[in-house]
Amino acid sequence: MRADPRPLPTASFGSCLYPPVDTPSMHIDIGAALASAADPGVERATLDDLDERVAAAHERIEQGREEGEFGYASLNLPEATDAETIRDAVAPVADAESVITVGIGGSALGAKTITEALAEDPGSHVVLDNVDPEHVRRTLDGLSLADTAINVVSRSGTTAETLANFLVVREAYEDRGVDWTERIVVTTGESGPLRALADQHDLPTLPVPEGVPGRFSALSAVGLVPPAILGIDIEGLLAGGQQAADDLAPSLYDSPAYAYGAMAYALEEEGAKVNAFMPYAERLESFGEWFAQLWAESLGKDGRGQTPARALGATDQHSQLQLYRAGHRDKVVTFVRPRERADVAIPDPDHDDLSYLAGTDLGGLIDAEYEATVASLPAADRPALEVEIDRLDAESVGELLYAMEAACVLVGELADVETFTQPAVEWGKNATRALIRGETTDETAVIDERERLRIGETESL
Ligand SMILES: O=P(O)(O)OC[C@H]1O[C@](O)(CO)[C@@H](O)[C@@H]1O
Repeated sequence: MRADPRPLPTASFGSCLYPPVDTPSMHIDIGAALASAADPGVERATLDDLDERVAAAHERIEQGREEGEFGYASLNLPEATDAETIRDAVAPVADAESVITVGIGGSALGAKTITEALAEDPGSHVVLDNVDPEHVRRTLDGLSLADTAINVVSRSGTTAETLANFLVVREAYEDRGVDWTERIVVTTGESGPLRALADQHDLPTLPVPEGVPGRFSALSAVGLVPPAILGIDIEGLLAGGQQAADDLAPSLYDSPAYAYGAMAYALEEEGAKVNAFMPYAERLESFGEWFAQLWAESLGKDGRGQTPARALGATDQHSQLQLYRAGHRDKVVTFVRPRERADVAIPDPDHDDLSYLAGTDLGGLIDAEYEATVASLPAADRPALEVEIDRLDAESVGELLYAMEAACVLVGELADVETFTQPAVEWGKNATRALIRGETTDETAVIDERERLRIGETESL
């Protein structure tokens, strides 16, 4: 493994330009988002004032955790999740070479993030979290179903996409003569059609965690069944999450999660309405997708909330970076990277123009690109936040997931929004069901009006 490309900053927060907020394995650098470095930026005095509100928010969060309140209970998962119960439930399918997850949103993205980051073969976990017929058909055609475990997840047990995909997957197993009841684990709530189906066929089931919205449930059975089947260290994931939980403190200067959350909130207050999430690791691309749901569905309330833009380093240096450096002053870029990289040497080039690559390796190149791109934001007077973990291992991924969840909960407290509900998604669900059933509802009336306007039957508005 390569040595750490940059020695850890040792100065205390008060004395260095780039104030680090560190734990043994997670490092948040907020210096490039201070007003002295960027616009929008956060004045140090603003941050100090905000720290008093962080202390109050932390007290509220801790109270909610202690009382197991809906939503706040999410931050108890590292202790509440029993890894052995999950391992027992997956034992009948532990020999599977692949896992197909049928779920959507928080019922799929946690597991997808963890297996992409940590599975020996990330391709061993396929996720059906959309009802695109071509994609579903191609995915099933590409699998040896006899060697594939089915992981069906739905907190409500009623989500149309998940139930529809499950019925298609079940038929595919039947058509190929594979007993699907022997290859399945179901994670769902106490009621609903999925629970009824599991009971009818006496399927191995796991409960969804009480009081935890789907997007906060990665460190529970919802996110840990495919990792357990694929031999990933789920105990390490939970230990990492617990490390981040232990690092929550009444000051943003002492807690990486709260440092990130407080800065994201303060930057939104200063006009950064977009949070471009740019991990510098292919195995963290899905982490960006997971973060997007967490941030958007939790904080997009009451006319506010940062838009999570999904990016990937170094690739998006050749696309979106133009906008981040020279577009509207309405963004903060969140950089994420593992400090340790695999060793892949770059062979000596045989062209003088490429001599700069001689003697380096791909890890050195992506780290140089990371350092250059991070610095390029304040160089263009734009804010950047850095989240670094030591390496891509179970503990660090668990810590990263938990820290972003805690940061999100903190932002919700500071913004005074309903962090743990998502009422705005219901209109589309109701409209879809009514369209499929051929019913006339308020939603379908809107759809019909759009159709009439589209074909010119009525005066345009
Ligand atoms: O786990 P369920 O109930 O199928 O819901 C899946 C996803 O749909 C949502 O409820 C939004 O419709 C998300 O919050 C959730 O993660």
